[in-house]
Amino acid sequence: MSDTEMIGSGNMKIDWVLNHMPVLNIIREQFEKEKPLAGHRVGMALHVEAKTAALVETLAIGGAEVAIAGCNPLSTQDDVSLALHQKDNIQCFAKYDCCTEEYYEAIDKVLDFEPDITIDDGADLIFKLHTERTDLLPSILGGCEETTTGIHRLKAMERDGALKMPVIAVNDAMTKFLFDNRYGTGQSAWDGIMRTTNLLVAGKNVVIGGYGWCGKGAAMRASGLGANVIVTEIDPIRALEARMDGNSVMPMKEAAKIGDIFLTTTGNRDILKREDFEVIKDGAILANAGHFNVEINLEDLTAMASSIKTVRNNIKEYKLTDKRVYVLADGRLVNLAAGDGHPAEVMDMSFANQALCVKYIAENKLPDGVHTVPSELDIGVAEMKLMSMGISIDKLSEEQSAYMSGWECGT
Ligand SMILES: NC(=O)c1ccc[n+]([C@@H]2O[C@H](COP(=O)([O-])OP(=O)(O)OC[C@H]3O[C@@H](n4cnc5c(N)ncnc54)[C@H](O)[C@@H]3O)[C@@H](O)[C@H]2O)c1
Ligand SMILES: N[C@@H](CCSC[C@H]1O[C@@H](n2cnc3c(=O)[nH]cnc32)[C@H](O)[C@@H]1O)C(=O)O
Repeated sequence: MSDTEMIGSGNMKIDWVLNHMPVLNIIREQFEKEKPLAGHRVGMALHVEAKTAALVETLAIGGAEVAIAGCNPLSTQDDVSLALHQKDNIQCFAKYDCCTEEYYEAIDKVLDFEPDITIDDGADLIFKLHTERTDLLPSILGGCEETTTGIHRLKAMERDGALKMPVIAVNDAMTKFLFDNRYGTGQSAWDGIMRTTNLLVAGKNVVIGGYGWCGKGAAMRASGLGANVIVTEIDPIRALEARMDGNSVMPMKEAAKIGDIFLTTTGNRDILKREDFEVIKDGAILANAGHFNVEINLEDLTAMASSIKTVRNNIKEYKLTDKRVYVLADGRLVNLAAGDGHPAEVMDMSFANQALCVKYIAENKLPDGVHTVPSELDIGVAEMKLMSMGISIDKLSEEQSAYMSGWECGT
């Protein structure tokens, strides 16, 4: 494709999702009128695809200058990246299939742009700011973090007294994790697995590693597709929940013997490792929807393999002594590296929170540390979403309000 065709293709993708992101559109209209980000420079590291482009445009419409890098070496869509880079007040440095060096070069370019507000997905920008680029910290007003793992990293920095800027934990907004992590991952991880393998899910033993918000969504949709779902957990409460939702629960070393498709969603490392590969069935398919590329231990698998070859786009075959094991998208997020990411209607809420939190940082001086999304913003996003869906709900009457806040009434 020529550059002109790439830009055309990227812009078509952006227009399509924008038509399905009503809450972000309401915010765009407000930003257009009020220009709340005038004079601000927003530096971002997110998955560069169409819904993210819609967020970037919203921030630019709000008056900001924006520079963006990717947050995963395999999730950038180059046509969208190029289309974004052509737009006023936007620079995009993301590239698909970049090596680690190129990945961090792009992050550095975003920091060279000297942002005063950051948006991260996994905290790579903030990590760099606190290690090699500390000279930039004094001019940072604050940042936003998109995902669970990023928040774990930031809270660990806060515990160690290392976090030197305020960050809003956007992931922890209810209008984010209850929908994005659960319904978004539930749908898009299976979309990625199915379009990549072109295989049937019905009748298979599907093993879901972790029963957090992503795991619940992934298990729910696997069950709907007709799979026999097995969950592995380390948390007794979540294991119980998984069982009572109708799944089997067992340790991975047992699940490894019977699973046909494995999907990790823990945010932890080594969920599938040597001892599991030793007992895993011939033909097993391994995918990750958690984070980075450490949930499936590829070093173990590589060491055990007599050959490794690509057998279809985004599928690598590892030949072990007595079997073949298939890894999707190099163990990186299967929904983004082998698919188009979450549905637009879900990212609508996640990115509405991002846009509103960037505005909040621009308008409020926050102390260093990890902050929750102000509940009025979170509830506001839910109200706008319901309105856009044509759904109205009941209101408490005065009597109900008084009853709910009183203690005098008994049996
Ligand atoms: N693919 C995507 O688009 C997408 C979307 C949202 C979040 N994420 C990422 O997915 C990961 C999970 O996010 P979440 O919001 O579901 O987190 P969560 O904290 O709600 O759930 C993680 C679960 O994994 C379990 N777990 C941890 N170590 C385990 C182990 N060794 N074996 C089995 N279970 C284990 C935890 O007990 C927990 O229940 C994070 O890395 C997050 O950043 C990815
Ligand atoms: N950057 C790390 C961390 C996990 S990304 C997980 C985040 O991706 C976000 N996400 C999922 N789908 C999309 C999408 O289509 N566009 C942009 N972000 C997305 C989602 O909000 C979630 O919190 C990595 O790549 O491994």
